[in-house]
Amino acid sequence: PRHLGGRLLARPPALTCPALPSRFKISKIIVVGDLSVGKTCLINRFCKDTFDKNYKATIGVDFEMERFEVLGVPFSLQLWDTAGQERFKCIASTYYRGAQAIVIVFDVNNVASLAHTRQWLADALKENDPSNVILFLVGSKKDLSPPAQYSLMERDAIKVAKEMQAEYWAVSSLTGENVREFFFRVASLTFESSVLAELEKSSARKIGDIVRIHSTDSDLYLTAQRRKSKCCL
Ligand SMILES: Nc1nc2c(ncn2[C@@H]2O[C@H](COP(=O)(O)OP(=O)(O)OP(=O)(O)O)[C@@H](O)[C@H]2O)c(=O)[nH]1
Ligand SMILES: [Mg+2]
Repeated sequence: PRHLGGRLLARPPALTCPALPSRFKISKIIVVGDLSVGKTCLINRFCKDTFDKNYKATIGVDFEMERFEVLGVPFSLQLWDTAGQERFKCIASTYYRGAQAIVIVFDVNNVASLAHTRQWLADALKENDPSNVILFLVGSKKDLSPPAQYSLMERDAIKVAKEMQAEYWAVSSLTGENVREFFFRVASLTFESSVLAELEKSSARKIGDIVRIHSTDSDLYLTAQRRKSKCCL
């Protein structure tokens, strides 16, 4: 996927492109969590396929745009990489509003960073509608965690994720483990919720956008059979 990014100093870019008629083309994703847990590295691994072992604190907020195609429909994720450092939190939190998904990152080798995820979530939810936002809890730096130690941490992380009603993912930006899979999951869930929101709006205007196509189970079976025989030729 291609990306487009930069540091945001002033106004965030417009969330919808006027050339694109549909409203579900771009989803805003915010990435929050303690300083140095690996938020920037996670985004850079996915968007640029790079990894920097030196820590460079994010100042305020950065963003990247990733383009996808979901079921043939162009769809973009606008990834907002926020600063974990306390002194930048105030600037970063002004960008929380209007998120379709909140990604809360902690370091699987740092118990305190997991404990702090509840506060990060609470702060992000202040600016968003809790019933309309998809949550992900991401354990980072899995490569640094010996398996026995990791499984202890995973138990706690799954518990926290359940309480938050978030999906739990463990990743490593150093090795790339699970990074693509994670963002593809974010893209599919946010795409799905955008389509549902769009359908709800349109059915509020008029019932009839959803047309039932008559097909019986046996028709479906026949279609599958036909496809199968074609590919075997
Ligand atoms: N071994 C290992 N190190 C990682 C991984 N991800 C990040 N790091 C290291 O952790 C440090 C912090 O990473 P960043 O991505 O800058 O952390 P951040 O969450 O963006 O920090 P702030 O911008 O201050 O909020 C860097 O030195 C990275 O190289 C990982 O998956 N494995
Ligand atoms: Mg950062």
